[in-house]
Amino acid sequence: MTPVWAITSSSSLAVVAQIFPRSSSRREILPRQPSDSPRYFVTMSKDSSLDPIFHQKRTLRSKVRKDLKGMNASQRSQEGQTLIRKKLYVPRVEDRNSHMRMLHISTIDDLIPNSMNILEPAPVDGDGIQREDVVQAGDPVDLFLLPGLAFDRSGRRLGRGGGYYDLLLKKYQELATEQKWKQPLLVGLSYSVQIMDEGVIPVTPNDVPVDALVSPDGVIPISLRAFERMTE
Ligand SMILES: Nc1nc2c(c(=O)[nH]1)N(C=O)[C@@H](CNc1ccc(C(=O)N[C@@H](CCC(=O)O)C(=O)O)cc1)CN2
Ligand SMILES: Nc1ncnc2c1ncn2[C@@H]1O[C@H](COP(=O)(O)OP(=O)(O)OP(=O)(O)O)[C@@H](O)[C@H]1O
Repeated sequence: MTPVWAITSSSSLAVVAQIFPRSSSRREILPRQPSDSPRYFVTMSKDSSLDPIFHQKRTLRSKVRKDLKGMNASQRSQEGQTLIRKKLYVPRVEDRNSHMRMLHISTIDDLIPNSMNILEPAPVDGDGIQREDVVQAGDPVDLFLLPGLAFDRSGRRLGRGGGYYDLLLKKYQELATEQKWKQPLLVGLSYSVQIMDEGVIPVTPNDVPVDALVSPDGVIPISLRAFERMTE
């Protein structure tokens, strides 16, 4: 399970969706969904004067469903972005040499399971167009949400040992410096048992520290930038 997001600026809302492999892990992690609960039906005395309204509703549903089906992928992408005013990039592992890209997606349906059943963006979209790589984006990324096996309150991060995130973040930070952009905020997502005491997580010069942690107990700002961003 590797939920990760990068969101570019041009955004006013931080809407993110956690992306899980299509496996039972989704069930283990997510709270009970409404569909898990027994359904209760409320019976009402039927007021036939409302029938025309229900009929109108049904007609409208059919029309909207048809219109939605008629939208092509680029129209959905364009309008979707306007709606949430976000650009969302999701990682795609390219090889076994720590090479991972983050590609733009418009909807969760742009993700397909890889050989390990991890959801990733296909390199091309539904219209056969190459997805935008985050390093080619014209706008700076505001925020990276990062997975990790463990973190500490000084920002140390223990990944899964692939070096994928460290390499990607290093490249992105270099790009931001070159472009004179504000550096993205790096935020680790962590359950409480994943937060270690100081001195427990070993680090190398390649390890990129996080600016803040989001845990069930709340947000833990670590760097000065994180404090500044939280009070902006
Ligand atoms: N989007 C996405 N995320 C993904 C994957 C993927 O395919 N797609 N991965 C798909 O794999 C992983 C990529 N990361 C990896 C991390 C570690 C190793 C690895 O071989 N680790 C060694 C060393 C561990 C250690 O030193 O403790 C190992 O497990 O033997 C491989 C891939 C996790 N995240
Ligand atoms: N910037 C980098 N350039 C080249 N190799 C790197 C870089 N960062 C990490 N690596 C290599 O990747 C391997 C795994 O490193 P490390 O154990 O720090 O990964 P990790 O932080 O657990 O993984 P990840 O970054 O995917 O979460 C090591 O061999 C390390 O040298």
